[in-house]
Amino acid sequence: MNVAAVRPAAVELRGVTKSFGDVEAVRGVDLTLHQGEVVAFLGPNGAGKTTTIDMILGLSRPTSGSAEVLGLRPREAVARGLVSAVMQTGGLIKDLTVRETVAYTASLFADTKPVDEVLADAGITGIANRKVGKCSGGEQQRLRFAMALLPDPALLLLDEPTTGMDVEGRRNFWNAIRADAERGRTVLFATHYLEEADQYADRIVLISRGRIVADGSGSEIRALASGRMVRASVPGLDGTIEARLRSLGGVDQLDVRGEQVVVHSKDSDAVARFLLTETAARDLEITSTNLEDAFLSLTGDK
Ligand SMILES: Nc1ncnc2c1ncn2[C@@H]1O[C@H](COP(=O)(O)OP(=O)(O)OP(=O)(O)O)[C@@H](O)[C@H]1O
Repeated sequence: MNVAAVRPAAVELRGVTKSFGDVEAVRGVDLTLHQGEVVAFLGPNGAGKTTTIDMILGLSRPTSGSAEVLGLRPREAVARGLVSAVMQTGGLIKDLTVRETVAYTASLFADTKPVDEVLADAGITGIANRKVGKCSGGEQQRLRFAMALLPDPALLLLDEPTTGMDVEGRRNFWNAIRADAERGRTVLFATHYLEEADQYADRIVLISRGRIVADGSGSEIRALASGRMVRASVPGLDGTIEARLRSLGGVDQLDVRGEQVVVHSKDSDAVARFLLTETAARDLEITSTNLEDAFLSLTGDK
């Protein structure tokens, strides 16, 4: 039996849009997250990540379309302690210790996991007696993570949780999140960083200008934008040469400026062979696309 078929999706967005006046922040997002997935919501500034996460958290409502969390309306899922969030900033009292902060938060809920257990799960038992004001940015984020674990949520949302952390802070933070997710929690995190998404998520949902432009594993996303750029000067470049370049197998993008041509192709050899043998091309250069290029070409910023 297919287990996914009988359990409600952790998140189900159907045709979701969200406008603020004439700004269309989210433009028709369909997204299903299955229980137990660790998913990165990757996109440049202003892509619509926070707006979407706010709707999953029930903090705002879609202008059109529907959002469900574990088969419930988002607010109901949050009220039942099924969802919690680690936000980027806000709300910590510097003079309390780490343990006092978690214990205080726990006292606000009717029923929570034991304080020591969430401290251990967030990897901050060793700093439990440290004042919050003395904790690094990374330690403070792990503290927020511990607080979010108190209701033992099925779904954890993180909005750019590692902004401003150094490399080691990031690594410790993600190790704690990954170790916890191994036990079956669904995690959705927003990030600007392709490397972070690639390293820590099972699945990457790439959003740009309010639309999902790619969805898959890190290697699938890279493959979508894989290939090489071939640049050359082509004296006598005309419509016929352009049309022949476009018709070569593997060519997915062609930019022409005067005599300069830049071709993006999965088969750069075929492009180079054609240019060098059938046109007057010179100064030919072949470069490979890296992760950053892949991201930029998929989000349309390049
Ligand atoms: N309350 C609001 N009123 C007006 N416009 C808004 C509001 N909230 C978001 N927007 C706009 O909606 C678009 C998407 O913003 P959003 O914060 O969701 O993007 P993001 O992907 O989270 O970006 P970032 O990575 O910079 O946080 C942006 O153009 C933003 O300016």
